[in-house]
Amino acid sequence: MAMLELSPSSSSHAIKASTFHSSKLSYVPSRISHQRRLNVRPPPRTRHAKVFCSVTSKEVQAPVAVPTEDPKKKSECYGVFCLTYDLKAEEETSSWKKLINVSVSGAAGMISNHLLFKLAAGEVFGPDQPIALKLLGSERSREALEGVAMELEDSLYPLLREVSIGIDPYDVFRDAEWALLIGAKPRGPGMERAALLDINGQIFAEQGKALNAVASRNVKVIVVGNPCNTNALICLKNAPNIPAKNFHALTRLDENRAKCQLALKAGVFYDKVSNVTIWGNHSTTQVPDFLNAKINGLPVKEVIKDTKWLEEEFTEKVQKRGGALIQKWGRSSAASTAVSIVDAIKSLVTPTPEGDWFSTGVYTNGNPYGIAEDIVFSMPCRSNGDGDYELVKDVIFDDYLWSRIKTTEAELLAEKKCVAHLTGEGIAVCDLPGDTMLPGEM
Ligand SMILES: NC(=O)C1=CN([C@@H]2O[C@H](COP(=O)(O)OP(=O)(O)OC[C@H]3O[C@@H](n4cnc5c(N)ncnc54)[C@H](OP(=O)(O)O)[C@@H]3O)[C@@H](O)[C@H]2O)C=CC1
Ligand SMILES: O=C([O-])CC(=O)C(=O)O
Repeated sequence: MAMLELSPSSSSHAIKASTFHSSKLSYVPSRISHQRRLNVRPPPRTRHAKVFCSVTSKEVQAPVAVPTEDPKKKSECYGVFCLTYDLKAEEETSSWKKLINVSVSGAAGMISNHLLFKLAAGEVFGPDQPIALKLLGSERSREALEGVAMELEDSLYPLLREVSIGIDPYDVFRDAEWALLIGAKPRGPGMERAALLDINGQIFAEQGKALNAVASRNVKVIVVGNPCNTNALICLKNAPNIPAKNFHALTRLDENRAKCQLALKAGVFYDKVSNVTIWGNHSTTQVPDFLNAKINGLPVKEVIKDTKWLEEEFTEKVQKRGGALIQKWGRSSAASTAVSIVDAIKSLVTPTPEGDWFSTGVYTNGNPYGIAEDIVFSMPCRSNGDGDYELVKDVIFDDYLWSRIKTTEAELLAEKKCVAHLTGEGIAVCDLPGDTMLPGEM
């Protein structure tokens, strides 16, 4: 796989070409300095794009044959992203940060089709942050992944310095600083939730192992593929060398949906709604918290006095918003999910506004609320913008809120028992309390 590493610390702002492999050849590490795009020919746009590199003959040893495992499984740079650049020649890049590696699974799916272009445009990590996108697919999606990479090429994003595609997570997750785990099998008609937990759980167990083996030790992982809380739990249990705190299940879409409904009811624009927590599971048992939420800085209950609406209509609307959308649109939320992934990442890489917080599904060990330990549960968090977060302590509970939290907690504890075989905790026993639904199911 071709690796381009920006080295802003060096005086030349040159790019290093590190060891890389095509399916047959291996080049030793070499340094490129003060070159424009020289000696480069775009590789053919085939499944096994060959790697070309703008280095002089002095800097490259003769290619040596290296044994490869399964060349089909190797991720490879794609098209124009196999070229090398001289950043010194591009003055505007001189203040750029060091390149970061972002791995995305389910990269040929609907959500990714929105998300990848936001990442590449700098909407997520900022206009001075070059990125490498590493796209994970499967045999099913090989051709489609190439199509995605072609669209990324044609978009001419200056910050997008590298795109590689592959089907082996051990390859695609190498050195990942962010892993956005979107790919998962959708629940089909007549499929039991327990079966979905098992099928998708296997995917997340394997991906957890791969992250453990090859990702950055401080990788931040956002699990989107459903059932995302329990998938995130499986993933972190299979990655013991990565802090459990670094794993998130995406509940930001639910938070955004709740803000929209509160704004509509109060007749304000949604930027006036803050402090909204989604507690628990990304399922129809989730709890959108209107007790701690604020509108124009006032408690929601002082602005919306219709408690029945809050407890019944509002809560159910947020819980089932995904299903309502599927009925209209014929498929599950993709664009708004991508937006919420952007929001979730930005909440971790920018300081949280004073007094506010955001929701994310995180590991419960050490939580100050009394929620059961050892599950992934959506809770209110703040960040100082370094990628880490802390749980918010000053929240209040009443009987209504706490009883709802216990229901979603019970569901997650039951889901955990269903996947014991995937978390290293023995034999799975699956007895779910009712067959609760994903937000997208009716
Ligand atoms: N947490 C949240 O807020 C939300 C979560 N979701 C969830 O996100 C996930 C992705 O949604 P979306 O992008 O719309 O879905 P798509 O169906 O468009 O894409 C899903 C991708 O999952 C991959 N996949 C992995 N394993 C399987 C399998 N066994 N069978 C079929 N496909 C598989 C496929 O990629 P490949 O062929 O490359 O493996 C496919 O491209 C779903 O699980 C969905 O429920 C959706 C909305 C909100
Ligand atoms: O159920 C689904 O696949 C879609 C989903 O999570 C949502 O819309 O919140």
